[in-house]
Amino acid sequence: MNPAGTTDDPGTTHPPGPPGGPGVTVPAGSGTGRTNGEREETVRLREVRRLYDAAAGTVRALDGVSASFHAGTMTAIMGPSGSGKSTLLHCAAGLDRPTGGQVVIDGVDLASLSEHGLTLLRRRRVGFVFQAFNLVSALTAEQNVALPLRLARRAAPPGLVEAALAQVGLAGRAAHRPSRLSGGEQQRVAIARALITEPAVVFADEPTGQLDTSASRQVLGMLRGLVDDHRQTVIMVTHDPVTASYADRVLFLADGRVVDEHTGTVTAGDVAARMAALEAAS
Ligand SMILES: Nc1ncnc2c1ncn2[C@@H]1O[C@H](COP(=O)(O)OP(=O)(O)OP(=O)(O)O)[C@@H](O)[C@H]1O
Repeated sequence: MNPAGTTDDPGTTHPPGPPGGPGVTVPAGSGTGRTNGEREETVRLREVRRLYDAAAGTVRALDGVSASFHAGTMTAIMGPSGSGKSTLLHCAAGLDRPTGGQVVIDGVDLASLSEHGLTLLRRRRVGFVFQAFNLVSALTAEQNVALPLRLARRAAPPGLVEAALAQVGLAGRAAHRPSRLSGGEQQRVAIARALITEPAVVFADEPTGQLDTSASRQVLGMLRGLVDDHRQTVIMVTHDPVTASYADRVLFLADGRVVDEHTGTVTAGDVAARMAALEAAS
């Protein structure tokens, strides 16, 4: 067992994506867009705390979390219910402001940003993939993928949206609305949408929570491809040990703290055993 948050070696071993599954080629110049070595830090948390005032007293949702996330790595965040996973994701992604400590994304200390600045940073440097896909039902797949560019008031270079859809294996579905796509296809549209702004980091919240085994493998294989082939940084919250086994590193939370970390060869069995122990103790 490693001390909380002190080891950030991502390791390199993980299950392969699905054989022959569609890979994702990030548009040219995407990913972190930087080339200064193997250990480039995309997200850093230092002693992050998030307290909530509740009727029964103060809740320490995050109680001093420190961790680094590097380009070309996928990290899974696991822990019992109420351990702080969602709070960690929200604080790390700039969706929520911590009570104390520091969050740095792509070299920018989030505490230095106004609300507007934070919104702009999220739009430009952060991608999101949610359990519920969060596609706009009235928009086609193509329009959903283009949405972040529209929000950022950026014109889509000709062919970019089409290429992004092709890269997630959905070239023929550009004109379909979400209701005409399977869950796996909707999640692949969401991945294309997350990547269209060439973010520094992609946060995924239970990305396979609504998918069957086959669609889950395909989506995880794509996220893995982003990390391995394009040095993307992926940070995902999951309850599922098999999903976590696609990561290079698993951080285990309990009571708002990182209490363990698995790196290198991460097997679903190891993750499940660690989770069972944490749940028994919680
Ligand atoms: N807005 C809030 N007000 C008060 N307490 C909160 C609030 N949001 C979260 N909490 C508390 O903070 C702690 C961490 O919550 P969080 O949702 O981050 O846990 P989690 O690990 O994501 O849980 P789950 O796996 O059940 O989704 C819990 O005790 C929760 O009740």
